[in-house]
Amino acid sequence: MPIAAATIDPTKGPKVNVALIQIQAGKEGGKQDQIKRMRELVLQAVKEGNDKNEPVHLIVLPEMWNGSTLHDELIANAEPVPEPGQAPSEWSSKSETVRALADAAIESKVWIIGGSIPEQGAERLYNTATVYSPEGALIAKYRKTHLFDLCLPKMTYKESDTFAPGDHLTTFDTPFGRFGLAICYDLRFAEIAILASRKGCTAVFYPAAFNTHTGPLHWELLQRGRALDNQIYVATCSCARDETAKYVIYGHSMAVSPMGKVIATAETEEKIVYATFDPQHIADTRAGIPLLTQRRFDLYPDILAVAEGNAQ
Ligand SMILES: NC(=O)CCC(=O)C(=O)O
Repeated sequence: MPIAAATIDPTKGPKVNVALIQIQAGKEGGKQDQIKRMRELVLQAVKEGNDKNEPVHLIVLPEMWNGSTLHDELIANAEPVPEPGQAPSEWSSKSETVRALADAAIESKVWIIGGSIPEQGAERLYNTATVYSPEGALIAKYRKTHLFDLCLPKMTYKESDTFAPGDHLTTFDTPFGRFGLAICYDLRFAEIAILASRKGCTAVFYPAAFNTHTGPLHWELLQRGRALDNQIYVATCSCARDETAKYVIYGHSMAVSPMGKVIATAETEEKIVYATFDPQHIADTRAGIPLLTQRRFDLYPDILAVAEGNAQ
């Protein structure tokens, strides 16, 4: 069945300046130091944007930035994550990272995608990303839906030993457009970006912590593919690399244009990456290469039915 046409138009509206904060995670000071450093980097991004006369509208943090990716530390760092719309006065006193992100949004007067943190759910833990308005309201929450269970000759990782998967996808609306939100390994599942683009998103953001085995071949390729196929912006925000860690994170936070061009990127060290999303560029890309209107939904059967052997 065709996906409903977008009600929000990503080819119109203001340009959006984003800052991707490639923070170093997993340091000895633990969660408290990470929260402190997060605030410093958020304020630095806002200041640098203002100094360049390109005020930052939206700041992004990486996956699991408030501690390390070690199983025991993920469990120790887990905290309750409130539901969007819940008043801050009702948030648990244990939700310290959530509260710090909301405070950082208020102090810096920008939108913040708070990367992901370990969420203590009612029965299980989740890998959960959150979004805050400049007023500190929790606008959206996304629990990673595809868990990173990889078994390669040189590396194995089983995220499902720690977390349960989420059960729905997330987009959120701002005064400067609609955006998709997913986490790291989710980037490998093209459907998320396809749906986000059909729902009128300007970009999909992926807080991430990719690994150094698959990163060199897949990281940039996946992002450019997602952007090019859907003629949207794609941005990833990774933690910085620590070569001494048990799980070495790839780094290379990146923003990619609707034409599939890398418009901004980092290397492996702690860094803030700046990029501007221009609705006119989405419009020009779609006018020149009319993928969205040429799509032949009449030829694409129900994928689930095919996978289950019930259609050709
Ligand atoms: N944290 C993750 O989901 C890592 C994904 C990854 O490294 C991959 O190769 O996929």
